[in-house]
Amino acid sequence: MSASIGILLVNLGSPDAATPDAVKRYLKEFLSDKRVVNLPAILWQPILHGIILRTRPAKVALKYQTIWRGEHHADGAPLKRITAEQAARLAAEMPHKVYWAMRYQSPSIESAIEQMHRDGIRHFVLLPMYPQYSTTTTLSVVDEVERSLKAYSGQNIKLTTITDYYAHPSYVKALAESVRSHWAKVGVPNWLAGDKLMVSFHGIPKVLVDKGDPYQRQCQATFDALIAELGIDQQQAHIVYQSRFGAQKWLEPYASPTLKALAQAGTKRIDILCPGFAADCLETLEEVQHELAEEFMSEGGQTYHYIPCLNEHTKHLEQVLTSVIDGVIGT
Ligand SMILES: C=CC1=C(C)c2cc3[nH]c(cc4nc(cc5[nH]c(cc1n2)c(C)c5CCC(=O)O)C(CCC(=O)O)=C4C)c(C)c3C=C
Ligand SMILES: [Fe+2]
Ligand SMILES: [Fe+2]
Repeated sequence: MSASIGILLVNLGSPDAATPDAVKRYLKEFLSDKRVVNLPAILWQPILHGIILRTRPAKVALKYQTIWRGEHHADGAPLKRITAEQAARLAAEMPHKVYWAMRYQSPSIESAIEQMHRDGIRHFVLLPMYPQYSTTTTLSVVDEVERSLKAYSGQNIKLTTITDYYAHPSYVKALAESVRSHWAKVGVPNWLAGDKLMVSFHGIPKVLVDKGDPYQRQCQATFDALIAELGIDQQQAHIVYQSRFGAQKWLEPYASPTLKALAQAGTKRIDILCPGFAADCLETLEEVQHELAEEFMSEGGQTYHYIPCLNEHTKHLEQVLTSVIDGVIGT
């Protein structure tokens, strides 16, 4: 039976190149997803096509260029490269075939599912690479997988979805260890002097939480579990939400003003990690590692350490993802 099980890892997706045209295609697909922007089309389409897709692609392409490997290379995006590596390394750890896809652009979920079906997979185990569930990310992936699986209806296909793993002990332990090994290299923060550990998550519009999205509660639970595991207290660490987009109110506290206020109040050193991302990407490598660092320094901060995501690290594959998957297929 186990021969017919296949694991599908899905992350968000990146443009196919770090060029304005490719970024435009990416943003068009991403921001037309009703799970991501849920405004009436008559309101949103003119804003998207008339403003955002005219101005944003050029700016965002420049940002992608700072993190891209090889100028026009399709595998230049860190998010895709790391996801491919995660799938390869997970396959070496499990008795099941492992596949990967991106929710937006390529490689598509539809093409991965076609391949899986050709390979004889009849039990699809879906792992959206989002530790915390959100309708904007996880549910959008589930929608797309279900849409693609319709082509095989009547064939006795089974789908098992891992909706979240925000408090899985192996995940919390791996995060804590990534922080501890970082401290072992650069030194423990001087808590008495006001140094802080910042835990930054991608934001979502607040209205979604008001409508029942469990994302904020799950981010808070990850944060609480992490600081408990590290044995530090609420004074030493802060949760923030980054990457606000558009005019709505998003989850607070916002990362940028919080970091600036800390610097102004005398905090000299910040160590920051992004546990909501299973792989480093534009939002972590460009926004958190660089933009936020500059903002903190410009207000008087002196030391800023970015702690990478769990990425393709051995622990992430051998301990976290394997045990999260085993938890649902019961091996
Ligand atoms: C309304 C807009 C957005 C919501 C809601 C949103 C939620 C959300 N996103 C991630 C993870 C990632 N987002 C990334 C990039 C990105 N996100 C948005 C907008 C929303 N995200 C945009 C417009 C972009 C593109 C860049 C830009 O134009 O600023 C990425 C990076 C992709 C990469 O190629 O590296 C990730 C990853 C989560 C986890 C989330 C909600 C929980
Ligand atoms: Fe995003
Ligand atoms: Fe961003």
